[in-house]
Amino acid sequence: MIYTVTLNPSIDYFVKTDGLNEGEINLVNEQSIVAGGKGINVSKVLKNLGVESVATGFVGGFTGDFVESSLRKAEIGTRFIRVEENTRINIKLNTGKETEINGISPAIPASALEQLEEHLLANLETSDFVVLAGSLPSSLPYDFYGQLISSIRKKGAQAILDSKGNPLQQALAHQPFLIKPNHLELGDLVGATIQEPRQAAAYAKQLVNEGAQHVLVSMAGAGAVLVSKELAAFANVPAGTLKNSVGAGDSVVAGFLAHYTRHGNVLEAFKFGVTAGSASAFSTGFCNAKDIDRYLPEVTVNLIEGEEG
Ligand SMILES: Nc1ncnc2c1ncn2[C@@H]1O[C@H](COP(=O)(O)OP(=O)(O)OP(=O)(O)O)[C@@H](O)[C@H]1O
Ligand SMILES: O=P(O)(O)OC[C@@]1(O)O[C@H](CO)[C@@H](O)[C@@H]1O
Repeated sequence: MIYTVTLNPSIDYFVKTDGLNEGEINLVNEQSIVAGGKGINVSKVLKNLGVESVATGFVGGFTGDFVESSLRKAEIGTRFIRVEENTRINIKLNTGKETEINGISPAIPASALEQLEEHLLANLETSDFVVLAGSLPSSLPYDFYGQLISSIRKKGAQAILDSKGNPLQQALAHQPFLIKPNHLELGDLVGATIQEPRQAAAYAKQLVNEGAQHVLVSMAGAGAVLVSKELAAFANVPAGTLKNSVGAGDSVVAGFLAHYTRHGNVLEAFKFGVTAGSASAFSTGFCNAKDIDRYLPEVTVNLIEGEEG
């Protein structure tokens, strides 16, 4: 089974306006209100690709009710822990440029943390993958992802982490199966400005040396890099018009995992993941299998170092 853990979910309020005039009334042309958060998005894309998952994390208040019920409506398995304060609301404003205003996370009591760990670990099997994705609610210790990954690995299961900064740095030593920073997040971590794929590969190698099994660095329209102990590879992205980048990174993770759990080949999963990211970036919602099939022939993976196999 695949479990996705979203410690800090959201309602994403997508709005489209002709522009933004500060200090004035701005009218919305288009809007949509959806359950969000990185792990939840991974579950949604997995569902689109015919792969079952169980979404877990913390939800609270009327906003949390909405998140849980919309996942149920989408027939995605849920096992959320309830907290008292409201799940946050994140505004995704598209004026031609994309602007995000992310809300304040609810407080997470220690009892809820324990409950989450218990529920997650109780039924974990060695063939399971756990996707840990997104920010930590501000009341959680920064090493919480590291702690969770350590417990997941003790159960013999694999963890995938999409996070940044200290929580990511701290988690590396626990040997996550895959991490997916974008080039800016990788740059922050290693204290460098990353402009091109070979540079990204060199810095990603440092994270492999620190414990990550595979590092997938997405570079938006400039392609992506995958680095493991034995190899480094580059994938280009297909041509298309960017419609909405929110959740494109989550689609990369979902695409990678959907392919890897079916076929077990890291480089092919890399190619499929990057294509899924672009297919989502080129649509207003998330990609499905047909979208990916359409763009897959445009994506090529080339080794920068090492041998396939
Ligand atoms: N301009 C683009 N053209 C083609 N593909 C793109 C473009 N922008 C993003 N993508 C796709 O989306 C993936 C993720 O984008 P990015 O590197 O910005 O990661 P991210 O910052 O994690 O994404 P997100 O915007 O979801 O937070 C890329 O690997 C690529 O597949
Ligand atoms: O604040 P975080 O947890 O880092 O990111 C949250 C978020 O921006 O990420 C998703 C897109 O990747 C959105 O659904 C959600 O609003």
